Parts: sequence; C-alpha cells; structure tokens
Amino acid sequence: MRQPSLFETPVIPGLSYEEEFVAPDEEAILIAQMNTLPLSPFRFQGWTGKRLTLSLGWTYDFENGRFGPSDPIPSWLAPIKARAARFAGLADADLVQALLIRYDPGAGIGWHRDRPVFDHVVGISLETAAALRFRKRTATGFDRLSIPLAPRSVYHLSGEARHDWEHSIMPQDRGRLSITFRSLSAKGIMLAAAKQ
Ligand SMILES: O=C(O)CCC(=O)C(=O)O
Ligand SMILES: [Fe+2]
Repeated sequence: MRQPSLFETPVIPGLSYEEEFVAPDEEAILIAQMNTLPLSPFRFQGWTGKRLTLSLGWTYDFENGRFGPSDPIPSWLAPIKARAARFAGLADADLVQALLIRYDPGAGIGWHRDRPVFDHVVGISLETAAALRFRKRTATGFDRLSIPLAPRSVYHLSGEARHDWEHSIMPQDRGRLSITFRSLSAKGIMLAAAKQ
C-alpha cells in the first residue's frame, strides 16, 4: 500500500516525508550493495562515532574541515538517486553527494545542522524504523518535534527545516542504514569549482 505523504501541510516548512518509497526487493539489494562497501567510523575532532559512513561524490571531512571530491557515486545508486531528486523537485544532476551510513545498535547522530557546503538533503531509511527529531531555539528553550522514519521511506530537508532547525536520531537497539543525497549550496559550488 502506498502511504500518502504524512502531512499535507508540512509540520515544518521545507520538510516532506513519504513512506513506501523503496520497494522491499529493492531495499534488499541496496542493503546488500552497502554491505560490500568499506564504511568507516565517523570521526570528529579526535572522537570516533559509533556510526559507520562513506561519502561518495563529494566529501566534507569533519576531522579537518576539508571539502573535496570523493569516489564517484556508484551506478547501483543511480535509479534511487534519480527518484530521490524527483521526490525533492530537483534535477538528478543536483544531487552530487551520497552519504551512506550504518548505525549499529547503540549508534545515533547528535544534534546538528548539515554543513553549509551542502543545500538540499534527501534521506532514505533502510532496515529498521527510527525517529528523526528536530529542535529550534526559542527565547525560552526549544521548539521540538519528531517524525517517524519508516524503513523504505524518504524525507527531504530544505528551507527552514534544513537551515533553521537542528536534527538528530537517538541511538537504537537495532541497526539502521541510511542513504542521504545532497546538493551543493552556493558556497559548496564555489568551493567545488576551485577543486575541479
Ligand atoms: O541517517 C539519517 O537519515 C540522517 C543523517 C544525517 O542527519 C546526516 O548525515 O547529516
Ligand atoms: Fe544531518
């Protein structure tokens, strides 16, 4: 069954979400392909995270702040990338980065906004459900909300959801995989042009 979009009017401007974006047999293939790649522990200022990542197309190194080209996005990701672009109202060619993440049990991702070299974020969830939490500072604390990320769902962050809110995922008991595609911001495009 194809679920309608979770919300007709987005809970936060710039946030959209849809279930059943990936078919079960396609999910199995994506998981098998991801398992063949050398994902490595995320590193940040000498601290090693529990989640394993691989950046393709372009990479932002959190260890040294360097942004540059990476191995190309493999052809097995091409069909899902094209559909992710369509879901987000973007051209396929705009999505120049693919970040593959494996969250093993106990791994999550802390509060952050994605790096300013990137613009749109389109994320696909595989294997198990999680909650994507959002918060935005107010005069007295935080506005907060959370959306479910079903396995095989897609979300798109742009505008306010992308720029004004932080997001995070709590550590879970069961593993989850995600594939996020990103476009470059004006700043990213400028930096990329200098590196090509
Ligand atoms: O796993 C996800 O869907 C979110 C990943 C994320 O927020 C990030 O890599 O910036
Ligand atoms: Fe993020």
